[in-house]
Amino acid sequence: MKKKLILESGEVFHGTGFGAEQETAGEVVFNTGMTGYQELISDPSYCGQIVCMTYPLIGNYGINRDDYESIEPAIKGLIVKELCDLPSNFRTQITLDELFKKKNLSGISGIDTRRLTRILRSKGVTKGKIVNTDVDEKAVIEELKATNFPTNQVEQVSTKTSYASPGRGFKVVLVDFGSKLGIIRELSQRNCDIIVVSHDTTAEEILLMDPDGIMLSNGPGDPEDNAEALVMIQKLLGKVPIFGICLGHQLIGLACGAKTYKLKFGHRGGNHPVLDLEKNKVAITSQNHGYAIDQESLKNTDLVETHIALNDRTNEGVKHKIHPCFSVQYHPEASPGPEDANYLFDDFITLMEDFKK
Ligand SMILES: NC(=O)CC[C@H](N)C(=O)O
Repeated sequence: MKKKLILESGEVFHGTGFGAEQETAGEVVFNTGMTGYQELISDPSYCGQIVCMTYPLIGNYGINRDDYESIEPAIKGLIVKELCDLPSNFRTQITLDELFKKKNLSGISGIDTRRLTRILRSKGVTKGKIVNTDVDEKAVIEELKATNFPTNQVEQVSTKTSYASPGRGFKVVLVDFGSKLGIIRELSQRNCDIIVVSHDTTAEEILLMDPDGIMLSNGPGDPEDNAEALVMIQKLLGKVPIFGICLGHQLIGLACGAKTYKLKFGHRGGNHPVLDLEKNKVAITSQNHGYAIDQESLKNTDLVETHIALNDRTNEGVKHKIHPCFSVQYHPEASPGPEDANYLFDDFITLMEDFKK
């Protein structure tokens, strides 16, 4: 079915719809990954977003049983150049189109994703809507201009009830702000006894579980929309070792008095070089973030910068000067992408070991 993508900034792209037939609107961002579309689609951090894939052929290895990062996708839509509906992969169960139909997700193919990406890079990420070709474009542009992003995206994706992933090692409370399953996999591979709790769990409730460590997960939206979590973090600092990833990293920054800001078009892909300032080594990292910690504001806190992005020198990691607490903006669990930074999970285990001594 013929469809079109309309951007708040007025550009219109014509293409072919796939998946569900309904309209869909959201923040249009781009991801430069060549593979990993199944993990991307199911990463709760993309809640509310329509993702443009810069790699031109998407769907060519299908959808399999294992590579989901959450049970229910939170993505609002997908924009591709060429949709492959004849996947070739021994693990394939269904096609990307079949998944989108099953999950009631809308996509559009046949789009000049290079031109769209150049617009997003020059104008910044923008709201957009995938609609039928007969829809009035001016009305959609006005509607997009009047639309504000929801401020409860973490609440939409966080678990409503606690659940366990048992292990014989350190007890880790994972605060789920929209966690990727890859984080649970990495902690489980290190024998951690994991309890996953909702984003609004209090510090008192967490301390009652007597954890050896706290994992603050990735998640969608503006980090400043999570005031409750900052209070929880401030109360836990110094009492239990803390490791934060992506949104968790930004929340640690805010809890310690730093500021965050919105990047023009964000970092989303699997080839972002990050320099570990302490180890003086570069990791090629998996990234998906639209906000960052303001480096200038770190000067007024007890945090020190530990990692920077080599493409644009923005902050990619901090650690606390006094308390056992560190975090990174990128994704050491990969899923998808390179696993160069996987060592950070071992650093977390060491932090818990040292704290117990
Ligand atoms: N993957 C994440 O945790 C993203 C964090 C935050 N929502 C951002 O866009 O920067």
